[in-house]
Amino acid sequence: MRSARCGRGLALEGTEAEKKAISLLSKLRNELQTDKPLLPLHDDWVDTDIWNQYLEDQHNLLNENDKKISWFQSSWLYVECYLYRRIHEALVLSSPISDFDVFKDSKDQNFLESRGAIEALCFYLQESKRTIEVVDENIQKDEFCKLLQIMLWGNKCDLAVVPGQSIPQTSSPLTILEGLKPFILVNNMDALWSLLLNKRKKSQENFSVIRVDFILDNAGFELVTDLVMADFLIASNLATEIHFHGKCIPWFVSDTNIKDVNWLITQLKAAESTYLSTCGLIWEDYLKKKTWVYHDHMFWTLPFEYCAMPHVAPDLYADLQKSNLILFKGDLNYRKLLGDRKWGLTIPFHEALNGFHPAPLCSIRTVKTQVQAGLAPGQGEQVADSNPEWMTSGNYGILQFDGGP
Ligand SMILES: O=P(O)(O)OC[C@H]1O[C@](O)(CO)[C@@H](O)[C@@H]1O
Ligand SMILES: [Mn+2]
Repeated sequence: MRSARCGRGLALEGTEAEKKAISLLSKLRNELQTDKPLLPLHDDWVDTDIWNQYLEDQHNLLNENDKKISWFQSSWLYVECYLYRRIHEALVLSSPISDFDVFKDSKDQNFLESRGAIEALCFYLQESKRTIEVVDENIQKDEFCKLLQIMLWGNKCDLAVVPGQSIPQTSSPLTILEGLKPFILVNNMDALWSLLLNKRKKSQENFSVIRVDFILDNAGFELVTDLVMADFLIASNLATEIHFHGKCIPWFVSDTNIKDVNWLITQLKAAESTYLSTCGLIWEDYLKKKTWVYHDHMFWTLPFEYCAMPHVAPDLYADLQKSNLILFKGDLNYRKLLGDRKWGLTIPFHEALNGFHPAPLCSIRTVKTQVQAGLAPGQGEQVADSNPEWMTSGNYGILQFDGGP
């Protein structure tokens, strides 16, 4: 009897929490639609003070007439990040559903709809691992480059542009790579290969660690492409440890957090296909043995451009300095790497990073926003001639490398 009453009490508490979250979210929508001033946060999350200080700084910086900073009158990058942080606030303030990820269903859906392509990829990975010790360097390079391109085109699968509309990967991703090559505007795959190959040669002499970091982007199909590459790097001794960096709160609809990683591994392990279940088991083991390490520093869900990292998150910057190669996935990471500024298209990538050089790094991104540097003279104009929407279509990609400090 007592436990039935207790159960009813919990259900009631849950319903009240849902109502509260929905009312906070509709208030947020109204503020946005009517260009109201941005408000300080009222929750007590680890980063609340940082966000409120940022708002105050923006206000002091941009507003001579003491007008409030509003949704349509502030930088797009800041306001967009603020939107996702306010969605998080609405949940945090609605205990006991504070941990609920409002985007989880759409992320899971993307994985489920891409199952065929994921199976093809896991099959390819296991076949190439079977022969890894006997094949020569050129074949390994070829496989490495294929997996890089799959990681790149996997970034088309974000859900932030058209929320709720998953872009599943239905056919085998490997068959379309050749046809997509002309759409890679900056292609530094050779530089990545040389860097890791040299590291491997040194490591075979002196047993040194080779650390590769993945600054993750979207869950679902894109995350699988990243994990497939991470597995290949370990199996081919091109890396000895992998560090993944995900988001600690639901972010830009489809971005990866730890629950997405765990859910993915559970799904793979339980799959009927042995290609999928083998991947699930191996990846779980890598995580257990710390060959793969997952991190979720709060800096990744703050509005700062990355050149601010040494001041805002010196611990994270110092950690990234230990890496031999950092792979930044996706469009939002690129915007933050370049401070969301409208650089001249031919300004060197190194310069546009504005002092952010923790280690050699590479952006792997399909171009979805008007932020781009490091193109060859005349290249931007030429692409614009054939496709005026080239910067927002997501049809072009870059694998853009910077050698570091
Ligand atoms: O998942 P990605 O590649 O970072 O893309 C997120 C998308 O959301 C945007 O913020 C657009 O709303 C762009 O940065 C990008 O088109
Ligand atoms: Mn994303």
